[in-house]
Amino acid sequence: MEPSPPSSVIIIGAGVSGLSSAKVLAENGIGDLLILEASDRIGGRIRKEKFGDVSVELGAGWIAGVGGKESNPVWEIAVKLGLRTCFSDYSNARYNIYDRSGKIFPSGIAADSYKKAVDSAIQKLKGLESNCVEDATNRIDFTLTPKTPIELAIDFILHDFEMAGKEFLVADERGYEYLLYKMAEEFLFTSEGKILDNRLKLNKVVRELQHSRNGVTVRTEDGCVYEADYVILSASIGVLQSDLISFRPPLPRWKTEAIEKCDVMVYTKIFLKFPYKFWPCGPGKEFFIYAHERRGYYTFWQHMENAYPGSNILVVTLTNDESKRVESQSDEETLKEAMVVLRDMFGSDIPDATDILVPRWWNNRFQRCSYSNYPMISNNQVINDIKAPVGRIFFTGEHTSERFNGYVHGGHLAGIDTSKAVLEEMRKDERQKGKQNQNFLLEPLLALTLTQADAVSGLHKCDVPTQLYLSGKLGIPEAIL
Ligand SMILES: Cc1cc2nc3c(=O)[nH]c(=O)nc-3n(C[C@H](O)[C@H](O)[C@H](O)COP(=O)(O)OP(=O)(O)OC[C@H]3O[C@@H](n4cnc5c(N)ncnc54)[C@H](O)[C@@H]3O)c2cc1C
Repeated sequence: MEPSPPSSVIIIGAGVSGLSSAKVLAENGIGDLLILEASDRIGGRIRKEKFGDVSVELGAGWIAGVGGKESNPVWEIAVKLGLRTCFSDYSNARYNIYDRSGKIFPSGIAADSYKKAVDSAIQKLKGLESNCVEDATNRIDFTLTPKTPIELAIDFILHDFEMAGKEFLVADERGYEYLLYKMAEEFLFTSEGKILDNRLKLNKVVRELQHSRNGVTVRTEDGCVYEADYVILSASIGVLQSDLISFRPPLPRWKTEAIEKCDVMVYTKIFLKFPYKFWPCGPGKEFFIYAHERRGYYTFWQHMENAYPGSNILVVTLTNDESKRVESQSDEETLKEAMVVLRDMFGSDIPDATDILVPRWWNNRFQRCSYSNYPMISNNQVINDIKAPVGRIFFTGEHTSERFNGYVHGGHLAGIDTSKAVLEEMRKDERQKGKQNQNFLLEPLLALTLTQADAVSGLHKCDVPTQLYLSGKLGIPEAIL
């Protein structure tokens, strides 16, 4: 297949990090960029879908870390665009813990279990901080290890959920992804809400990156070949750990080792639609917990009445092994399991769900995870290595954000940082080329006025650095030297 004209930069992936990278490049005059996206849409892990009569967020749902010391740029964009959001108050969830017979645990027991889980987490952290496994093990007070269903449930909430600062749930029919369309609109040609710019190519699955000191050749699954001076790769850490993209020459060992060291988190929100609501609503009731002897078994629930009143939708969140298990079975089986759990909590006469939606992030070969999960106390070297460019290939995405990995704003900020680094490299290239061109311009002038032998001696007189001859950059035949 005919190669396309070369681009200055190819961005692989049109999620938040890829699009924010592309936007910064475009704002800095890089017009000949190209975005290659494997799926048939932009947004990546920000994705809405119609369920019942409303839009639900299969991927990122919350704008996190709002109201902290630093402002969250994604929150600022959301406010500017008038995205509808609801504050999520998780603080009461621990007082809505149901046992398998539908009784709510008394608040005293819940508070004790919560305190125990927090103490255990602090103890683990101290052990890790001391950076000594033996010491960490010696310090562990095994009476704090979660054992009972309520302890397991609280341990799950504390460890498998990242709740950072104030969180606002996006509850807007246009979806969280509306932010990305608006971002794209600022630098890509759009009409009637559709992106029509041929610098964005959808359904282009990148399978190979061949790189050298002069540039990168990108090959896609459909046999297309694209050339660029630089590549920004925004595929998730799960994709980097898979064999979807191969590198020629292969990535160095320090890079592949760092990629392998990063844990991936699978996080699955299962949506269930009911003919009417049978769960308590009102202040402090949005989140509720199911305590089961199997950790993480349909533990964390949310009703969507605050986001979409009258929608009659419940959401239950599963993670890691439970997510993978549910992804591999039919939705009917999952629905049956969820109904048993709900009947445990609310009695046998509740109605069956009329619809279910189970996203499959783990089995999506363009994701292979929900987000990166660095250990709480982690050596910055791993993240620095994951982020570091290899030749002309630059890495971006939420997993390259030192401070906000796992979050949409982490992806957004990472995209900006990466494109700034690429722009810096391009400037260096330009300066280098500028020097070469100056020397090149001298050549015809000299040819007109001097013989070649004179030219050499003349150049020596002009004091052109000798290494330029030696590298052949003046175009003077080596024989003369
Ligand atoms: C279920 C779930 C819940 C979440 N909840 C929240 C939340 O509440 N708040 C929050 O802030 N964050 C949340 N996150 C995390 C957030 O969604 C991500 O951090 C962020 O969207 C990642 O953006 P990104 O650009 O780094 O990656 P992505 O969005 O994954 O973008 C990468 C793009 O690259 C494409 N791609 C991959 N491989 C190739 C290839 N070979 N060729 C071409 N293209 C390729 C992919 O299709 C994708 O579009 C959640 C994520 C999930 C999945």
